[in-house]
Amino acid sequence: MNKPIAELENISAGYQGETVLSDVNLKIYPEDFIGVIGPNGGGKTTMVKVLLGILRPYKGRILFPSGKITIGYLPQASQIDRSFPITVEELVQSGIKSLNPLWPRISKEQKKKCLELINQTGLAEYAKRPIGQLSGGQLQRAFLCRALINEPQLLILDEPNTYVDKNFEDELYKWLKVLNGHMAILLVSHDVGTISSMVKTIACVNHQVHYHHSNEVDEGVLKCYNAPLKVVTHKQPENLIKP
Ligand SMILES: Nc1ncnc2c1ncn2[C@@H]1O[C@H](COP(=O)(O)OP(=O)(O)OP(=O)(O)O)[C@@H](O)[C@H]1O
Repeated sequence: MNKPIAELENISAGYQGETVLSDVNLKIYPEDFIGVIGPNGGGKTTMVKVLLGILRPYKGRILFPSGKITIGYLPQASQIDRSFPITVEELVQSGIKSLNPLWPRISKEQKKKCLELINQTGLAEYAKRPIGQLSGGQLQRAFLCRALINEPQLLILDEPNTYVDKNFEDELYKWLKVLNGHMAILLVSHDVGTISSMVKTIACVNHQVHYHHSNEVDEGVLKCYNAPLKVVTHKQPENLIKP
């Protein structure tokens, strides 16, 4: 097996001294497609923030055993400031990691790549519009382009389907499958049914992390979720676990 590209080791984290995550361990491998589920307030976004280095844990280590990696991040819609005066094209370009923030010179190639992504997500006609004029789903698409601009080794998507319509959602999931051919994906979602048919493995975050190496919503996941949840199975009916 390959080495993990990112690892959370005995992480405890939270805010203002309150603990949200307690003793969390998670290894992410290059070919992983992990669905992260869990009840509201369970700590999914907090775990993502720790992985991204935005939130410093109280305890534990974040490791990158294969060396430094590029992470692409699509934040949860509620965390996006729509009033920021920036166009769609500028938003996507702002994700280019080699840019010098004091003197951001964007090459022709980089501009082309940004526009390709914008076209691919159906936003061509909105490229020059301020992000404040986009619908919720269009804004999520724009942030998806930004997350992908550096061809990351790890793509983290926090609830990417909050606003997008069914057509784009289907397209997005197909696209993610292709992307997973060359990047690891961590997908946070409440849509347990869809997620379990999409991802390779499921991690349930409820202050602790229950991680098992399959995409079945089994008894362990149900216990971790601690809320009514329909069992999703891809096995033969005789293996189905009753809720
Ligand atoms: N900046 C913050 N300051 C203080 N508390 C916070 C902050 N951000 C999150 N929390 C608290 O941490 C807990 C976990 O929040 P988090 O956003 O990680 O949960 P989640 O599992 O992503 O939830 P949801 O499913 O609702 O998106 C919640 O109780 C929340 O109120």
